[in-house]
Amino acid sequence: MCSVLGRVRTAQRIASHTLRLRSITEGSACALTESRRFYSGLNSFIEPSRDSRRLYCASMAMRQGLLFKQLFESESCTYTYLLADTETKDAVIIDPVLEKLDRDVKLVQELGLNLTVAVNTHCHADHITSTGLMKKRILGLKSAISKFSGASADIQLSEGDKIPFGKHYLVVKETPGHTDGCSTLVLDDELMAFTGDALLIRGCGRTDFQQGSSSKLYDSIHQKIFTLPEQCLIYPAHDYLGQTVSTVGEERKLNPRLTKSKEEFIKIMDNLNLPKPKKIDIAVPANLVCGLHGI
Ligand SMILES: N[C@@H](CCC(=O)N[C@@H](CSS)C(=O)NCC(=O)O)C(=O)O
Repeated sequence: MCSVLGRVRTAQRIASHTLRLRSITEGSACALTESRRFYSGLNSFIEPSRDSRRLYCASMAMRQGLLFKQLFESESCTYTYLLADTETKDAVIIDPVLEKLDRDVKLVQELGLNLTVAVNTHCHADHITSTGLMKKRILGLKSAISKFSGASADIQLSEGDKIPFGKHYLVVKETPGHTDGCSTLVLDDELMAFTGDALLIRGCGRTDFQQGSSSKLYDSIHQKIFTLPEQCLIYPAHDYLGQTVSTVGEERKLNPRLTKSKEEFIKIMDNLNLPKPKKIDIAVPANLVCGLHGI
């Protein structure tokens, strides 16, 4: 594996691993929460949550030096994730949405974070990414996306690449099927996975456009995501029902599409008959150039 920024602090990571493993596992009760309110995590909730389990999870992560925020954009039902090292303040953002650029930049500034990488899990078809404009607002920020996405970005990601932030890092797993350039980003200790549109909670990404292949998606999920530890938290790029988080164990047991044989899965995907995303004709060309096209 190679580090895309080349500055992972291995010794610190190993020292913190055991504690983090325990705390996030204990906190995995948060996987049961279901709420339309977005989760801002840690000690500040932009919309107050009554669910103390979620606060507990985030507090545990923070105690172990990981700041984690799950943010929501309600038009496209997209989750954006902000992760940071609480000591060094180095941070990464995953799948930021154009309409929420001000919110995300403000949050990064309020928290005093050094945001180094804005990564898209794939070339989205339903909304425009903010990475291009975010780079203009945050000095030194680099954009990243899979080299198979066909999109331009500062960092072209491949299987096994590491995206470091302080003593933490995300590992890139190529999970094609929804598109050819879909990545799942796995936290160094394999206790959080950001699955983009590959694996959704009790669902998965559609496979009927943008090089979609249900056969590839089935293999990606079974080989790259379902092989992660059972307690690994699953954070998707979208949810349309108000669900916020799941686990590998839950999805392996309960996902109505992925618990089927490959043949049955392909049939299900062939018969979804979903309407085309409303913004597909503007989103795809824009996202090929970090969202800057036509702005
Ligand atoms: N109605 C939305 C688009 C909804 C949609 O198609 N979602 C995609 C992910 S974004 S390309 C998907 O894969 N859905 C899978 C599913 O089973 O729902 C819009 O118009 O934007």
